[in-house]
Amino acid sequence: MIEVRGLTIRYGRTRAVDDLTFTVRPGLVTGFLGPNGAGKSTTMRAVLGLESPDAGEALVDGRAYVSLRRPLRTMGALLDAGAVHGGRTARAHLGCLARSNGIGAGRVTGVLEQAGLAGVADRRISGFSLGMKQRLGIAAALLGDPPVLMFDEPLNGLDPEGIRWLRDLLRSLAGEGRTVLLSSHLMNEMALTADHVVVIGRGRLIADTAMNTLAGLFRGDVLVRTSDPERLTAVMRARGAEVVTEDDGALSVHDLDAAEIGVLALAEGIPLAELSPRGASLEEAFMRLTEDSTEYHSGGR
Ligand SMILES: Nc1ncnc2c1ncn2[C@@H]1O[C@H](COP(=O)(O)OP(=O)(O)OP(=O)(O)O)[C@@H](O)[C@H]1O
Repeated sequence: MIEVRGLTIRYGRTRAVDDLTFTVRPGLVTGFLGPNGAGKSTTMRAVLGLESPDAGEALVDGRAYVSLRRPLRTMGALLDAGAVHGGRTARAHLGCLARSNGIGAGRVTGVLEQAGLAGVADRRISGFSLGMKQRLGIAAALLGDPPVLMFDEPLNGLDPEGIRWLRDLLRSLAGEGRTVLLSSHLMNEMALTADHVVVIGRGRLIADTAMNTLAGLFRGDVLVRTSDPERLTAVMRARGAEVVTEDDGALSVHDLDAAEIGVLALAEGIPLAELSPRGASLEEAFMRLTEDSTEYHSGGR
């Protein structure tokens, strides 16, 4: 379990993390989401004891990470896949980590295989692609067979096969009862991988909820096609609907449901060619949840 309690971290006048509290539970994959600069990496560094909080604490299985005697056996983490010694081979790198944590050499071969790196185990890391470095970082995190795993943007640089491999791995690790936390910008992938989501913006908690309920927090729209879009738009707006005309001429309608639109169109004698309720995607839910807390807007605001 990872517990973040009242965590506050300031850089000068910036509150990178602001009184943040959440718990990452075992047996689930928890997605950590937030716009650029929201404070995800800073929070994860604090969990690893790489930041000194101005207030609050971050605990791994009830203890500060730095106080763990064999940390790799309690939590495996990948923060920055590029931060490895390029001159070593993958096997030597993992061997070094294993020795310093009292882990047997046999485990090195095991995690190399698990990460799909057995064929390149004796090559220097400097020649690795970003995706291979991500796999190596994940192999290192798995080395101590830890009950808690935490990955910052582990999907970066992975090809579709790699993304699928990681999704299956994370789900099976959670299925074994481990605690799994990962951040990612890839919303569709997160929707497929995570059971639970913690969303932050400007260092503050915005949502801590089951993945299934996140998209459900927001009503989707209704897609309407008609031969008389101008009149139908006017009628729906008069009833308080928000109507946007899409590129192909279809109408995207909020604040009226499909049945209400059908009744209105019938009463006005306006023919309908399509009337389809659409659920909000995770991406839409995320954008709406975080629209007030994005630090970097496109358009340079
Ligand atoms: N070493 C630092 N010195 C000063 N400010 C920092 C430092 N590290 C982070 N920040 C600031 O703290 C805030 C949170 O940054 P952080 O990297 O934790 O966000 P993030 O959610 O991981 O973002 P991204 O998705 O872009 O990686 C940002 O405003 C960032 O500019």
